[in-house]
Amino acid sequence: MYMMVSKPEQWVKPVTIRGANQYIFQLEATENPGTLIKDNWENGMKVGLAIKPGTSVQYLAPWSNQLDMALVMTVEPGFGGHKFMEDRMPKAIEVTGGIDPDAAHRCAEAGANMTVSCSAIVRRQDPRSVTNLLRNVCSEAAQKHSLD
Ligand SMILES: O=C(CO)[C@H](O)[C@H](O)COP(=O)(O)O
Repeated sequence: MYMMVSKPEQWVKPVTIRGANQYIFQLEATENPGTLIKDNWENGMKVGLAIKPGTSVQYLAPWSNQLDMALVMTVEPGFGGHKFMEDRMPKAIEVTGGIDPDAAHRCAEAGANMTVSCSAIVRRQDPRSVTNLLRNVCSEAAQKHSLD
């Protein structure tokens, strides 16, 4: 689960009960990331920290040895469907925001190893085929990246 919400503390239990096995929350949305990371561990979840486009990756450093994932937003927070911000690419690890198959390909080639897509899937007539396409372009780019 990528929780682009305020007060991420209040959703750990509800999503655990519903079967989530990972919890990614916004660093900017909590005053106490360490407590929230621990809370997720205690609920058996993998933990990810997400940052807005303008937040330096240095802010992830204090938590890096406690994280399973780090996510860089490639849109400003808000609603889905915004344009992918290519200039965030140098930060790419895990990305979200405007990730269609073309953006996914570019992110994977830049070294991202996980992507989160919403609009590219739910706004299509055939979500299954675009999901498969996203999987294929990511795995091809990741394979190429690992051979370089
Ligand atoms: O959290 C968000 C914006 O705050 C987006 O909903 C999330 O990044 C998915 O974006 P998209 O619809 O572009 O795939």
